[in-house]
Amino acid sequence: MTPIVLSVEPLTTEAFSPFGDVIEASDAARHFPINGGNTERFHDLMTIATDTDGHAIVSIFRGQPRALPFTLGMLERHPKGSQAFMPLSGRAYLVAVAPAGEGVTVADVRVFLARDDQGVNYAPGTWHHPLLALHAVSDFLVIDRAGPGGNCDEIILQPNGVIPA
Ligand SMILES: NC(=O)N[C@@H](O)C(=O)O
Ligand code: NI
Repeated sequence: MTPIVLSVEPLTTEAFSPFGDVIEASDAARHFPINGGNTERFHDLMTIATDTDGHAIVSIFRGQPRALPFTLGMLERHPKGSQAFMPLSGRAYLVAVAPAGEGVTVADVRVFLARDDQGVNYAPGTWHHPLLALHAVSDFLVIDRAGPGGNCDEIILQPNGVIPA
């Protein structure tokens, strides 16, 4: 089957809202001075969700860069918890997502280009492709769920999607 060429959109809070949160120190976020004015707090930027048996953990993912054009052949989801990625290496990266639910196809996929100062937090069940680092090996702070039971469903995309160079 002929792969579908996917368009890449800039990441914004509004555009990403069906899939989760965008983590960025923007004027749109609630922010206020603390520490006697030395520091600005950008407050409560995302919702960390886990099921009652699980708990939130913090990890660092060191991603190898993906070559473009990139074939998007699968998606995954984490039904028991959210998953957040915050870039640590000062590089942009790609985020490929589709709405939670069943019967997802490549037609439901949206691809975003995230700036090096933007993180994303996938809501539980949001379909997404595993980390899509660009240009060089890149580190990301990751906040997600650990606990009993499986928490990663995968689907194959037929036809595939292609993220162009
Ligand atoms: N497997 C794993 O922890 N990583 C994926 O969930 C991912 O979204 O990169
Ligand atoms: Ni994931």
